[in-house]
Amino acid sequence: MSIATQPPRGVPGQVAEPAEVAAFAAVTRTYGQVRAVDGLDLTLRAGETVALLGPNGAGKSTALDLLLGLRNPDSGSVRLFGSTPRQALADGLVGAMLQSGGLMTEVKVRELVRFACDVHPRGYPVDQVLETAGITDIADRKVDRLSGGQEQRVRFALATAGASELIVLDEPTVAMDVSARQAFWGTMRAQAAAGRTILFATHYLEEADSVADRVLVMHRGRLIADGTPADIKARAGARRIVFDLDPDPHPDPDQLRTLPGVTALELHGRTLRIRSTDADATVAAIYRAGLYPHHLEVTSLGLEQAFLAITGTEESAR
Ligand SMILES: Nc1ncnc2c1ncn2[C@@H]1O[C@H](COP(=O)(O)OP(=O)(O)OP(=O)(O)O)[C@@H](O)[C@H]1O
Repeated sequence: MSIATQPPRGVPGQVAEPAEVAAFAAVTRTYGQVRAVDGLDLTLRAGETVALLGPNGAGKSTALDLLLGLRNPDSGSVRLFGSTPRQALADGLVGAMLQSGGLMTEVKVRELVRFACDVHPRGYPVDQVLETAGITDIADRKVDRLSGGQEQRVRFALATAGASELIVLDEPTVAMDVSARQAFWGTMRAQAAAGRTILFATHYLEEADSVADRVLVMHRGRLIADGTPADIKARAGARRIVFDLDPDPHPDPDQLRTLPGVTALELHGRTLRIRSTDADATVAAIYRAGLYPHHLEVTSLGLEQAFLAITGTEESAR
């Protein structure tokens, strides 16, 4: 994330925030009885790389569609570069790679990408875009002859056909193999380093962890977590503590749940598993309580467990 280091003139000690790129204000969108997006407040700032996570049906694609002006909110407002989404798109400020919408099939890859470069107000040369997306070798193939992963790369080329300030990607690496995925994120990191703002929805939590500097978690249309990957892990109870108990005295699990930092606890036979937000304090309290843990292990939670804990899909201490 790029952060201005110079304080704005006249406000000593205060650091200027990067410019607002997008803002949702109390946005709701329903489909019949389903509240796909429910009261969303969110601001994206220049230079951020933001991952949008959530289980199936959480409202991620709908939120991206609203951001791009492909759907209108029932209530609330969406602002993009201080204007309407439509205007921002017309000005070439946004490039998008969406899941839905077929590609033109009867054309060759190069023709399709050239068209995108031509219509973009600040389009790049077609060969450069083909090269960056890693599709120079398939440029003369017809679009309907491509594999799923190749088709994704073509979509990516269309999203980066010009000098857009914001790049929006809905599950961009679906159908890509491991090496294509790595190449893709290498390219996106270069885009981020050039100062672009990137918003991507994904189900691959390792992508969010390694690529994003901000993670948003949606659940049932609501934003339920917003922070760095480390914040999200910490919020879910950052550490797992596992140890074996002496058979005697056998502690009361309800009493153990009151120890500092404990967010979840399971006792299986003599093995106690604890989820804790403050492992140091929890372990110290365990000793103070007169317990002598054997085979003590303290490990970090990954983003996956944090995500499952936050979305309430998993409540155990495992
Ligand atoms: N066109 C539509 N008509 C009716 N319901 C819809 C429509 N689009 C989405 N929904 C519903 O809105 C909710 C949110 O869907 P959305 O596609 O935004 O979620 P998502 O987080 O992108 O899911 P996924 O991870 O499965 O792609 C779901 O309950 C979905 O069934």
